[in-house]
Amino acid sequence: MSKGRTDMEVGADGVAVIAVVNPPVNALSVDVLYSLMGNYEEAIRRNDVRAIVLIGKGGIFCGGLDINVLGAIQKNILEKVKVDYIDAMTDALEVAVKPFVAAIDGLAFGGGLEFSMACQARISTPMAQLCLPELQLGVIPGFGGTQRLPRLIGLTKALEMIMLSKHIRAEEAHQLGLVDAIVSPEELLGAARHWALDICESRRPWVRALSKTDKIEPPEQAREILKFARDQAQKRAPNLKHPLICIDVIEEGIVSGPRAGLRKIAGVTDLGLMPRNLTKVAIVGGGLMGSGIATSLILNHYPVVLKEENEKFLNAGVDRIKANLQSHVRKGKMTQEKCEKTLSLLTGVLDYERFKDADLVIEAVTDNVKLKQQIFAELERHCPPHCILATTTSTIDLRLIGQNTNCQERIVGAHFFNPAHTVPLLEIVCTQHTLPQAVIDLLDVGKKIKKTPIVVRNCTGFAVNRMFFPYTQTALFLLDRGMDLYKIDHACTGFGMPVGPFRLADHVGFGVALGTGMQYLEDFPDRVYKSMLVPLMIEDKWTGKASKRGFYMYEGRRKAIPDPDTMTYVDKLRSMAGSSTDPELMKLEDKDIVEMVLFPVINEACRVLDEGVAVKASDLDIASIFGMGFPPYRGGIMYWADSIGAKRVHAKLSEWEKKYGQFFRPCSYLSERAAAGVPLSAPTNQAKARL
Ligand SMILES: C[C@H](O)CC(=O)SCCNC(=O)CCNC(=O)[C@H](O)C(C)(C)COP(=O)(O)OP(=O)(O)OC[C@H]1O[C@@H](n2cnc3c(N)ncnc32)[C@H](O)[C@@H]1OP(=O)(O)O
Repeated sequence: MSKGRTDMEVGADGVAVIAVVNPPVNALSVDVLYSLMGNYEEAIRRNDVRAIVLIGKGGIFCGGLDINVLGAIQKNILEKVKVDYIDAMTDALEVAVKPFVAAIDGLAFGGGLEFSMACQARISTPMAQLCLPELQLGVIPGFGGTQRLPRLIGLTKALEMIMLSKHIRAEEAHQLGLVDAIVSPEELLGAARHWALDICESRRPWVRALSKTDKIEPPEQAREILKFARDQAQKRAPNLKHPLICIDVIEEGIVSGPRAGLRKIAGVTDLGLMPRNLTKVAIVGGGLMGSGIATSLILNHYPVVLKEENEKFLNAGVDRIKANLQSHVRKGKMTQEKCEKTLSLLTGVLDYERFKDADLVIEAVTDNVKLKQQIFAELERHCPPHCILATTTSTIDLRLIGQNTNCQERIVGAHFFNPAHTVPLLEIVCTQHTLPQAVIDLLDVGKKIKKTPIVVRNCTGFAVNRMFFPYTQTALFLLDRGMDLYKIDHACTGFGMPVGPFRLADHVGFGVALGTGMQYLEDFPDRVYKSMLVPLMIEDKWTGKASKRGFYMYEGRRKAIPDPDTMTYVDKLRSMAGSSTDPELMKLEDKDIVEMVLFPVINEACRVLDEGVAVKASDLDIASIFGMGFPPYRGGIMYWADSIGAKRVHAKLSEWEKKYGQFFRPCSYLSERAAAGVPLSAPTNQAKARL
């Protein structure tokens, strides 16, 4: 695995030639890939480089990913950071600010051909052979070939090449549009240099394969072609799953766009695993979360066993589910008959007897480590060995929850968002022990209950709550310094958030807010703003919406009215802390308040990416929109951050850090990108930061 390199030479014409040197077939080893990215970054940075040509040394372009690397990825022994890094590379080539042209002699196989497709053009010699042989190896093309090939040559031909691992010669590739020009081996490098410079000077088009749509057949025809390909694949090899997965991925790209098609999770969805058919789900805990999840499941035809501690809690849980369904009936989304039929899928129990044939258990009790540990030990005893044990915790380390079990590999986080039957996000959390199969299965259940799942790594608060934790924190800071709390909420809703930070705290409940606050204080003491306001209110049994008293008074199910009595607590707190009104902050306009509340969220989102808790910035965009109601038209938190620019976000946070302390300190990821002028969501440096 540790061999090979790339060499770079910059010519007087401003073209950098990057050559893969890894005889005999110039396979992409980890060393080659890292060396390539090193050269890439240098070429992008250097002012004397205008364009780049990618070539293979010794008359062979590239024989694909080194088979040993592929094996290491499949066995899960290649470090995740490396897998993510490799994963981001073809994207980096395609979106680069300088054009890349591939000069293909000999072979362009597998990952080699995929790298060339991420270039803006491909020039080849007559004898060149191009092929995506991955299916023969039991995997699917992993560097974007499933998306770029159909966009370059159309679905019919792409499926033929991919499904049959068909080699094509330069001439056919040229006719199809996969190769832009054919020249003799002697002319190859010169022609590729010219082509690259022509792109720079707009004499030739700057083609980004992922943005092309002209070659893809119209939807009806595409559907037929995909159906035919599926039938053929099943006829050819009825027991092979990965060709069908490959067609699914191609289809997803056609239906939902290439990015969706590429949304695979390294080490999880790229292993050729198929979801098992989980048919019976059991839930422990029928509180708000448990009953919401149960509602979602039965609405999507899953039989559910709901366990509670005693009759009273069980009845309350079942009543909540009934009320959720009744609201569907009231809104005309469901008939009474259908409602009763749906409800018949639910069985309430008080012991674990019915858990003995469960395929998936979702624990949804309050966030108490000891309680959860005890429940998981009981689950291990009562559930079958294949059963996935999921927890809905929003903060606790999963390894701690499974500490008293011998089945950490089956334990996974299924973080739903309240109300679980309506919020579309599902955050799936895995530890280093969690088996990819458990994640695949949960992804499948998530899809079937119409959630949008993101897969993240285990840490306090995971990705979503952790990135949004500063939202309320900054609001409390502003409140302490004299700002009107309703003004803060109003500014945020004016920006497009469904609720402001104080209304959100009421909704979440002060008990939960305090519990998570303590956890954050323990794990991230440098950036928790310590406010005593919520503890003071809890002392008087004000716990937010559930108690009808919080930052707002509540009338009926929805109506929230500003509560003048809240100011008693605010005044008490201000006098206790000796804080006084800050005249400068009082002058802030709504847009300034929004920045002050949301820039720390961006800062934390950057940390989440930097630590590899979330793999892609786009996952955080999805999470912010679907989980927190971030205004979709602004594109999600990271997209919005980039539209403002890392420089400005950084400058503001630095200014506030100087004035108000380390709570606002910009993290290194943000600082580095602001200094380098790199977008926060760009994948290359993100991967670099995690090397
Ligand atoms: C992310 C991506 O989507 C995933 C991928 O890219 S998967 C990899 C796709 N690539 C392949 O499957 C190519 C496999 N290789 C071949 O088909 C053929 O070797 C070839 C057509 C490239 C060359 O064939 P040929 O000239 O007959 O030489 P051949 O004897 O097979 O190979 C020469 C040497 O290169 C090695 N080699 C070939 N391809 C390799 C690869 N991808 N990785 C590592 N080593 C490779 C062979 O093991 C052999 O080594 P040896 O001399 O020590 O025995």
